[in-house]
Amino acid sequence: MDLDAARSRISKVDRQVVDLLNERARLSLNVGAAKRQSLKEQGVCTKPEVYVPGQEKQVFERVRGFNQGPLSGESISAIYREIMSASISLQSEVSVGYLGPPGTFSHQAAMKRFGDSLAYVPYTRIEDVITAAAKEEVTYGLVPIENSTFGIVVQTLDAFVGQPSVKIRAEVHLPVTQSLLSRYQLSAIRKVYSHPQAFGQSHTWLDVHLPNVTRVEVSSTAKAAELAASETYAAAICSEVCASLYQLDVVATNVTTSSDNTTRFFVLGQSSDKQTGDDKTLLMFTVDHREPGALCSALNVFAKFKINQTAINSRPSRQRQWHYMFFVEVIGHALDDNVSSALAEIKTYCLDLVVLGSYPRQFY
Ligand SMILES: O=C(O)C(=O)C[C@]1(C(=O)O)C=C[C@@H](O)C=C1
Repeated sequence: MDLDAARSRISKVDRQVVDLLNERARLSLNVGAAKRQSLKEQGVCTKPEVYVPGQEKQVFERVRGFNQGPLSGESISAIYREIMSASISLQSEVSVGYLGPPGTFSHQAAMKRFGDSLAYVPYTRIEDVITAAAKEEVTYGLVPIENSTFGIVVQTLDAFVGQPSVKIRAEVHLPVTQSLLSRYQLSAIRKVYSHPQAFGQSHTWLDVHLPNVTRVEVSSTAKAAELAASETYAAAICSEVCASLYQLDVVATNVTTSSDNTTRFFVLGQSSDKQTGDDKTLLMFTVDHREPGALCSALNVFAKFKINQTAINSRPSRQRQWHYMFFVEVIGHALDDNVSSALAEIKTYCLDLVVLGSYPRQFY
C-alpha cells in the first residue's frame, strides 16, 4: 500500500474509532444513570462512586486479553487509561487532591491512575490531602504510603489516626527515579533541598558527590525544585519532570540508591470498592498492653484464619504515652468470609480497630 492509500485508510479507521469511542461514552453515561437510580431505590442520598477500581481492573484485563498486536499491552493500557479518564469525567466532575506543588511523584502517580481528563488539586502537606478527601473537598485524595528503599511514610500513617473515617479505594505503584536539579554545576552547589523520603532514597549518592553540602528537608520534592530555582547555589533532589516545570537543569540523573526504587500510593475516598477476589485490606488498631501477649494474640488470629499479612507498622498512639497504633495489611477483602470472621475475633484483643479500607491488588 502506498503512502496516500495508507493515510486514506487511517482517516476512515479514525472515523470508526471516534464513533466507537462515543458509543462507549454514551454507555458510560448510562452506567452513571444506573448507579444513581440504584442508590435512589436504596434510599441512599450520597453521590455514586464514579471511580471503580475493581471494574477498571476487569476492563484492563479484558482489553489486554483482546489485544492481538502489533500494539503492546502497555500501549493498550495507556490508551484505555485515557478512555476511562474521559468516561469518569463524563459521569461526574471529579477532582483528585495530591501532595503538591505540580511535579511531585504523588502528582505523577495521580496522573498515572486517573489520566488527563480530571482536575488535580495540590496540597502543601500529606495530612491536608487526607483531610480534604475525608471532608469531600476533593472527590479523591492520593497519598504515598511506602517506598521500597526508604520504607513507610509516617506522615500518612499519623494522618490516618486523625481521619479514621477516610477509606482506601485503590493502590498505585510508581517506579521512582530521583535526580539532582539545579541552575548551577555540581561544584558550585552549597545547599540541597528535598523531602526526607527522597533524601533517604539518595543519601549514598549525596554522601559521595556532595558530602559537605547542607541538606534542607522541605514538604515535597517539587517544593524543593521551586526553592532551588529561586536561590543561588541551591539544588533539589526531585523528579526530572521538575526541570521544565521550574526552569532547572538536570545536573545528575538517577541518584537513587536502589535501581528498582518504587513508591506505593493509596487512593482515598468515602468508601472502599466491592470484592474482586484479589484484594488487600489495611487495619489500624491498638491493643491493651496490660494484657500480656495482646499483640501476639491479635496477630495469631490471622494465622488461625489462614490470612497472609503483607505489612506491619506501628506509630505512637498520641493519646496514651508509650501506647501504639498498629497498622497491619492483609491479603483479602474485609467482606471476605475469613477476613470478616478474623476481624470479629481480633476485636476482642483490641481497644479499638478501624478498617481503613480494602482495595484491589495493584494490577497495571
Ligand atoms: O463500570 C463503571 O462503574 C463505570 O463507571 C465505567 C468505567 C468505564 O469507563 O469502563 C468508568 C470508570 C470506572 O472507574 C470504571 C469503569
